Amino acid sequence: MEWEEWEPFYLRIVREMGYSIEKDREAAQILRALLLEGDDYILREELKAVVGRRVYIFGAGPSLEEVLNKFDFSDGTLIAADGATSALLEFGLVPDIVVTDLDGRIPDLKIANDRGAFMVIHAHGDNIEKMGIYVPIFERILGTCQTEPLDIVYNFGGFTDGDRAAFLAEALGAEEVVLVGFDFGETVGRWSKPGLKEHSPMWESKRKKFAFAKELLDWLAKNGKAKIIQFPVSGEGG
Ligand SMILES: Nc1ncnc2c1ncn2[C@@H]1O[C@H](COP(=O)(O)OP(=O)(O)OP(=O)(O)O)[C@@H](O)[C@H]1O
Ligand SMILES: Nc1nc2c(c(=O)[nH]1)N=C(CO)CN2
Ligand SMILES: [Mg+2]
Repeated sequence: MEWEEWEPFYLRIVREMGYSIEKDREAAQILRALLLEGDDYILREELKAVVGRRVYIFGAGPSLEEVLNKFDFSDGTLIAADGATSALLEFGLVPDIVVTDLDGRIPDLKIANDRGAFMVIHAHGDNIEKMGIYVPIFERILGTCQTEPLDIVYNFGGFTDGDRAAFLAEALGAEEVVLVGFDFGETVGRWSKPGLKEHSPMWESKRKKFAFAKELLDWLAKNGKAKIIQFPVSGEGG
């Protein structure tokens, strides 16, 4: 998704969610500075080499557990949306890429990174403090933002970690993007927030986030090159 396509979505998101564009911009600059300081950042070409023809993106919906129990995902690139990293690790899988705004369980994100996962860390106005603390502990980081892209801080489009991962996969050449654990129902999966002990009823800000995420994924299915597939496809997985 080009900036011109993303900007109208972003302006609606900012208005609806009450975010500050200035703070989002500041966050992008801060991430850039942290990446340069740490000297452990990567460029899109390096991540493109990791992305195969088929990509599985794992969201943190409640269905994830059953699906991870039943199916094998060894024929594609594995991308975990933030909290879903914890579920994958529980099932002995290490994602190839983690897409995060640093509100998943940090120790699990770190384990995934230590075991080889590339980190796609997103800068926004509400994670500036977390970036300062946690960006330095990770390796092999690609930076993203939701305002105008900077040289080493990319904007491929997308809002929540899950739909943003799908836009990343599309931009890096995936032909098939399979969404796993993207329930978007009335229940938020227990992996979604470090404080959640169990699957939890939807709260208002999350409902708004999910509405944008769904709209963006519909946009991608219509306008992107990659085929977007919801898993399990009907008939599979009961
Ligand atoms: N029912 C669901 N519960 C949780 N995540 C879901 C669900 N359905 C789809 N997802 C996708 O899985 C992703 C999991 O990411 P996660 O919940 O850890 O963080 P997030 O996008 O940063 O949201 P927040 O900022 O509210 O924490 C979401 O971004 C969303 O796109
Ligand atoms: N300013 C701001 N931007 C975001 C936020 C957030 O909480 N604040 N959460 C996101 C992931 O869901 C993506 N972008
Ligand atoms: Mg997150």
